[in-house]
Amino acid sequence: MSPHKVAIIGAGAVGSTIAYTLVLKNVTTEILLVDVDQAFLEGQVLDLSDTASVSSCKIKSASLKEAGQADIILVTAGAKQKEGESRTSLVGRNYCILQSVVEGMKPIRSDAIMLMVSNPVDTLTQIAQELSGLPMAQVFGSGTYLDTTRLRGLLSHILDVDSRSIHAYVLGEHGDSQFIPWSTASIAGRPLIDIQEFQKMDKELVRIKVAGKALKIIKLKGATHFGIGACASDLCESIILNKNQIRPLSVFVPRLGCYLSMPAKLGTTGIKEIYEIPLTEAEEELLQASALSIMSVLSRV
Ligand SMILES: NC(=O)C1=CN([C@@H]2O[C@H](COP(=O)(O)OP(=O)(O)OC[C@H]3O[C@@H](n4cnc5c(N)ncnc54)[C@H](O)[C@@H]3O)[C@@H](O)[C@H]2O)C=CC1
Ligand SMILES: CC(=O)C(=O)O
Repeated sequence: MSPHKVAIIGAGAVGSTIAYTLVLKNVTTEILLVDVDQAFLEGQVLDLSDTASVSSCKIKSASLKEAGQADIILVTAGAKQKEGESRTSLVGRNYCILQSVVEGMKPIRSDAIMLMVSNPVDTLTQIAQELSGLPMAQVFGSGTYLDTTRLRGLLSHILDVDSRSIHAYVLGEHGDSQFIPWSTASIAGRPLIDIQEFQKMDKELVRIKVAGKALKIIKLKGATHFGIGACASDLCESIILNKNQIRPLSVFVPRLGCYLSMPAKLGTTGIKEIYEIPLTEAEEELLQASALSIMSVLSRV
């Protein structure tokens, strides 16, 4: 394998789970972990280094400057939601953290790929792109990839089909204004709207369960981290192995003027193409409303 460095800023629940998943995948040669809490960081690095028996990936603590020279930079640093709190309420605190992280990494390698995870992810991705000066194709957020995984998992249970064989997306904001374009969902080329079990399904209940899953987990255990660990490490693998996978990611959509989730092709150079799904008029309205909601958060910072 050619040498590949992945830097993870923020070694908390999300950052360490992404690191652990990447170590087990064995797709990168080195992981650099960065955190403001040096003792905690040392503990996380020591603990993660005990995975050496199953992986040749080396794990080290690093400075922001070193992280700025990695092939892929993931940002997971920042405050997380408390029970009942929305992602957008984190924007002020996480904007300040992001600003210090990006400044600390400068000069950032001009071909680095920056993957944003901290919330509110759409707003912070736009800010990260502006602050870093990296091209838009190289800065994107995990967006509604996790929500889409949640949707497919729920549909798999209801329709009794493996979730990876269900083509359905959650689009828009990774937040309250996200929506499901049901008209585009399919299994083996058959639109879901033509399938009897789907017609009987309570679609509003599915939407509420998908959009509310993060807060349900936070209420029960304080944080979500396994799902995003799987999603973010899959995205790193797609970049490192130039897999050209299509994933719903927070990307800049010029006609909407902001970052939000759309299916996008991901490879070594970052976002290679955005695939705008053909939407019904009602779905297009939901997309526009989601863009407005993201832009109103952006205008608060
Ligand atoms: N996009 C998504 O799908 C998801 C996003 N998240 C978001 O990820 C973020 C992190 O969540 P957790 O890991 O659970 O929180 P956490 O509290 O466990 O970890 C955050 C870490 O960031 C570190 N940190 C704070 N300021 C820093 C700075 N200036 N430089 C470097 N490190 C710094 C803290 O010391 C801490 O270790 C939150 O914003 C959360 O909402 C969480 C799950 C899914
Ligand atoms: C916390 C968060 O954004 C999620 O689990 O979806």
